[in-house]
Parts: sequence; C-alpha cells; structure tokens
Amino acid sequence: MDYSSLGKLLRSAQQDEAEAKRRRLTLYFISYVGGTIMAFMAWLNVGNNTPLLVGTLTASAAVVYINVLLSHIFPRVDVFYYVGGLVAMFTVNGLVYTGGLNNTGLYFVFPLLFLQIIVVRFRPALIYVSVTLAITTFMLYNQENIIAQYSDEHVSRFLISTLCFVCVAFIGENFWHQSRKEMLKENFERMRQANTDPLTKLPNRRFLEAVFFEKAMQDPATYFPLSAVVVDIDHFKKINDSYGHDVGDQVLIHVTSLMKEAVRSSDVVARTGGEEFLVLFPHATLTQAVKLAETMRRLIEERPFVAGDINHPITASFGVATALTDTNLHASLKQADDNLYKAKNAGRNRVME
Ligand SMILES: Nc1nc2c(ncn2[C@@H]2O[C@H](COP(=O)(O)OP(=O)(O)OP(=O)(O)O)[C@@H](O)[C@H]2O)c(=O)[nH]1
Repeated sequence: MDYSSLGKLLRSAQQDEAEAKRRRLTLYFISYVGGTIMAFMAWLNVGNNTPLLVGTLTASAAVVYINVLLSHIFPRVDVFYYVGGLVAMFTVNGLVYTGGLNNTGLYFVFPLLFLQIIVVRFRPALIYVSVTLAITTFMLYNQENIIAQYSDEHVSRFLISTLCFVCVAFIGENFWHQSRKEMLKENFERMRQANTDPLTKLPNRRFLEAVFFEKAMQDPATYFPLSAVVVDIDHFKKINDSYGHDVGDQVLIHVTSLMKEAVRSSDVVARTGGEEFLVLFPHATLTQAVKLAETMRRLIEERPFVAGDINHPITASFGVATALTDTNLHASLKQADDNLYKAKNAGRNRVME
C-alpha cells in the first residue's frame, strides 16, 4: 500500500468526532428552537390576512422538523446540513418579501444568516449567504415587486449592518476553521509517527490493530477473504553479529523494498517485530496469497544484500493463512504464525500454508 493510501486510511481513522458532534448538536438545537419559533410565528399571523407569510413559516417549520428527524435516523449524512441552510435562505427571503409580523421581517435575517454560516461548512456557507443576500438586496431595491414596503433609510441601515455582521461572522468562522485545520494537521502527524516504524517507514503493529483491522471489520465485503503472510528473515542474528547492527538495519530496509516490489498496491506490508513482518492481502484467496508469498521469497533469495565489500545472501521464511470472514481474523493470524514456525522448522527459506 503506498504512502498516500496509508495516509488516507489514517485520516479516516482520525475521526474528528468533536467537530462532527458540534455540527450535529448545532443542527438539532437550531432546528428544534428555530422550527418552534417559525411555527409559533405562523400561528401568531393566522387571521392577519397574510397567507403567504403563514404559508412560508409553516412550510419552513415543517421542512426543518422533517429534516432534523431524518438527521437523527441518518446521523452521518451531510445533506441535512445543506437542507437546513436552504430552509434559512427560503425563510429569510420569505420574510423580506412579506415583511413578517408588523413589518419586522428584516430583523430575523441576522440570526438566520448566522445559522446558515454555522450549520453549512465554511466554503459552501460563502455561497449560501451570498445567494441569500443577493436575492434579498434585489427585492429591497425592487420593492414594487414585493408585498412589504421598507423606507430607503430602513433599507440602507439594514444592508450596512448586515454586511458588517456577515463580515465579522465569516472572519470569526475563518479563524476557527484555520486553527482547527492546524490542530488536525498536528494531530495527524503525531498519529502518523505513532503508526510508522521509523527505520523502514512501514506501518507498525499499532497501525494494523488500531486502524487497518478496524477498517476491515467495518467493511468486510472489501477486505475479506483477507490473507495474512508472516515473514521472518532467516538467521538475521548472524548478519548483526557478522557486520554490525547498522548493516542489519540496512538489510531490513533492503528486504522491505523487495517485499513492497512484490505486492499489489492494495496490500499492506507492516513491520511487526525486529526482523518480522506481516503482509496483508485484502480480498485474496489462500492460493493467491501463497503465490504472492512465493514471489516475495524468490525475490529475496535472488537479490542478495550488497553494500561496499558485503555481498550477503538473504532468505526468509513465510507462514500463510486466510481469514474468510471477520470472525476468524485473529485465528487466522495465529495460524499464519504457526505456519511460519513450521517453515522455520522445516529448514527455512520456504512458504508454508
Ligand atoms: N539490526 C537490527 N537488528 C534487530 C532489530 N530488531 C531486532 N534485531 C535483531 O534480530 C535478531 C533476531 O534474532 P533471532 O530471533 O534469534 O532470529 P534469527 O537469527 O533471524 O533466527 P531465525 O529467525 O530462527 O532464522 C536479534 O539479534 C535482534 O537483536 C533492528 O531493528 N535492527
């Protein structure tokens, strides 16, 4: 698996739960409070001979309630936030068009715009608010086409204060957005370090357990049958003893690059111990995994470690097993381990299934 795919997996594991919760709770709060206010205002206006205003408020309240109820059922779906923003746009312009109760419609524009900014993500919010304000401004300068009538003074005051308000709200949102991005970047870097072996730059055991296996359990159709190959370099201690630890390290890097050369881009090569590796083949049968392990074994055998005066043949032993479903993942990892020991006992430099 290449660096960017591993990064993607890590990023998906770094779920920004706090931000998701903030958005979800904001949507719930705004929808229940806002929907109730809209319904109440609609009820207040019944009998005032303002059917369009009553209709706008009732329709908005109904859509807000349905939207929030659906968002409880599908909490991970983003569309409800955008629907919330659209309802705000519709309500703002309905209020501007009709004038609202006793011509107070313009005063409700501020909170509704603010709701749009916090419910919809930063960039889409720029579009939502711009479109909402463009329609509002058009109506205010073409009052012959709308029901409400506002004085020039009223319109100027409203537009200037709205502009200031929107700028301040976006500046605040932008700073929050930037600092959150920085925080996520730092957090990601820490996570990357914790999940990577510093010598070979391969993912480590922690990555497999905390990220990869979790992901595989969540999406078994993509990952299973999941084949595992445990790889152990033969007589590695001798290399360390003969040439020193630094050369041993270079041999580990050499073997890593050979294994990466042999596998597919969707496979994961991880370093799980000193001279032990675990290679995972998502969606691969036992036969395919044995074939890939054999390719790795041959490649390692055929390409000795060469550095300066050193030309040292390397071999490795392989234990293979396949988990057909997520329920036997751990049993098959253990089986792959057992098969590795069989390969060692049978004379090394071989693949055992
Ligand atoms: N250079 C280097 N050596 C390491 C590292 N981690 C573990 N080792 C060494 O790897 C060697 C493993 O030795 P053994 O477990 O006896 O295995 P082996 O010599 O490969 O023998 P078999 O596995 O039975 O073929 C030990 O000497 C460890 O010190 C490392 O990061 N770098």
